[in-house]
Amino acid sequence: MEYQPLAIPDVKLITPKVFGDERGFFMETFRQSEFEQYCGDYQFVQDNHSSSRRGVLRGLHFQHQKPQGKLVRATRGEVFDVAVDMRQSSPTFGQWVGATLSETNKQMLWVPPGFAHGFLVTSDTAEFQYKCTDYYNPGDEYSLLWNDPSVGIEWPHGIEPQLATKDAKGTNFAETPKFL
Ligand SMILES: Cc1cn([C@H]2C[C@H](O)[C@@H](COP(=O)(O)OP(=O)(O)O[C@H]3O[C@@H](C)C(=O)[C@@H](O)[C@H]3O)O2)c(=O)[nH]c1=O
Repeated sequence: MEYQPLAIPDVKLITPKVFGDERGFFMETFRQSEFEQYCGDYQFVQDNHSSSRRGVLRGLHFQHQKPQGKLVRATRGEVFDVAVDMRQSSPTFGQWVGATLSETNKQMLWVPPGFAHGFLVTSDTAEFQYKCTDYYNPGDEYSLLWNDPSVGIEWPHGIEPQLATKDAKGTNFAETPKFL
């Protein structure tokens, strides 16, 4: 697997080695020793799987008391995946990075604790699977507004985002809790 730091270097784009043959393909999707070397010493405690139609935008979510690191990928279809740095002490505080993750490129994104995370589905449907470093705690969840101009995320054009009510009512960056 290749681990490529993005413009926010703590966020890594991970490209697996895919072994294709007449039966199909094989790839490793997680290897603890490598992950530790390139991303840090984290333990994953929860795996999630969601399915969404084209145009669905989930996010941008994070937990504040028990922040979750997330190792994410699209196992069907395609998404544009985004991480926003909410760590005040970070040189990239308030900045965002995005990557296209798809069934075809099989790439994964490592989003460390301290980031707001979300994705927009750009294919007819997308299945999204991810590992988390802490347990889901709904009382601790925040939603950063997807289109806050002060963050300025460049979402793919030509798709009208469909949001859950809680995400449509997300807070602007200035009003959203931050990490030290
Ligand atoms: C996230 C989550 C949800 N749920 C339940 C609560 C709710 O009834 C239902 C749907 O939850 P949500 O609307 O929060 O699902 P969703 O909008 O897909 O939430 C996810 O969005 C992406 C962008 C992330 O980064 C994730 O961490 C997570 O916040 O599933 C769990 O039981 N466990 C979980 O870990």
